[in-house]
Amino acid sequence: MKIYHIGIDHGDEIKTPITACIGYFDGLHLGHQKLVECVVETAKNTNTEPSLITFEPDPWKVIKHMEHIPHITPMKKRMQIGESLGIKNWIILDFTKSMANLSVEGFHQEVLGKLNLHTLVCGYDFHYAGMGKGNVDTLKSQREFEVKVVEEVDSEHQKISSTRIEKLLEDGRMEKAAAIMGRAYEIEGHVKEGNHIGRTVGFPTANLLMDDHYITPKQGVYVGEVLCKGIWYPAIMNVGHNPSFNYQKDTSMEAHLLDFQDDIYGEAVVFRFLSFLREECRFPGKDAFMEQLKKDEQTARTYFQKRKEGSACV
Ligand SMILES: Cc1cc2nc3c(=O)[nH]c(=O)nc-3n(C[C@H](O)[C@H](O)[C@H](O)COP(=O)(O)O)c2cc1C
Ligand SMILES: Nc1ncnc2c1ncn2[C@@H]1O[C@H](COP(=O)(O)OP(=O)(O)OP(=O)(O)O)[C@@H](O)[C@H]1O
Repeated sequence: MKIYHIGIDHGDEIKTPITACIGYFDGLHLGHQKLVECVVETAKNTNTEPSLITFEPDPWKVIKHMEHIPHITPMKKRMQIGESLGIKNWIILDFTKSMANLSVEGFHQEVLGKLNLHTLVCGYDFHYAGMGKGNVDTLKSQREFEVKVVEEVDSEHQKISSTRIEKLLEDGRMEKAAAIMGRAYEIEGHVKEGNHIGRTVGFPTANLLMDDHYITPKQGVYVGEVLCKGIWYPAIMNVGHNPSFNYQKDTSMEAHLLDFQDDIYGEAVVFRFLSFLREECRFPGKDAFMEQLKKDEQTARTYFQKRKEGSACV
């Protein structure tokens, strides 16, 4: 996949005509995937290159001066998913105040006009240009390129959106989030040193140092999987502050990998959150904590057994 950076007064040249969808695409969920499908099909029929146009930094950073905005999928991950869906050109618009304030005509000329667009694919509610004045109608009124509009993709009579998925993750509803994203929620990072308390109670844990700013799932304990050195291991994971005997001011994420003994400090890992098990609680001592973790482990084993058998999960 080729990556292009284009701004108002600079940018790579796109030599071959493209069919592209446009948006931020956090999560690249089933709604977004419908746009990508339309791009791939249209590109095939028009002999153009299937492309995706997005923005960096996150427009909220520029418009609302927000720092460290958490996302469902960082740009790198979005690119990998986009490529797997058939996108050949990933076009990053360098989003600045000037770009944010362009008039509709200005956005057509200064931005879209530079992209060698044959067809632009957008969702029914796409907005652009200063004050969000540009929409599907203003796009259709120009004559430089074709426009295709994708109708609302919903689930349970509600639009599938990045905002909805964020809320589901923050409520611990991982199965529902996965159903409308098209994949389970994952966070990438590296294993950092913890306080080595876990191993003293028979539950060594891999403490996650996130590689990026991700949406923090609801605090509590989860059944999940951890990717390490190319293998997915079943795991039980905790998101919280470890109030019992190892209090952490910032939210910590750690995983106990089942049937796994290796030292993995410093390793690149992916935490995959499958199902919320219970709230994080304060235990009176290590024995009570151990008892609960044994139960969590058993619940997780049952979950994976049922999954293997193809029956409903916990
Ligand atoms: C599956 C799992 C569940 C956990 N549940 C709790 C909990 O309910 N309450 C709590 O205070 N800490 C909980 N923890 C965090 C432990 O307190 C923490 O793993 C322990 O202090 C070891 O930390 P260390 O790896 O930094 O040494 C849990 C950890 C795991 C892996
Ligand atoms: N459920 C959906 N059905 C059809 N089009 C969608 C859907 N969700 C997003 N789109 C379209 O995908 C493009 C990218 O959308 P955007 O990145 O704003 O995602 P979003 O999920 O709507 O995000 P947010 O929740 O932040 O509004 C836009 O053209 C938008 O109209």
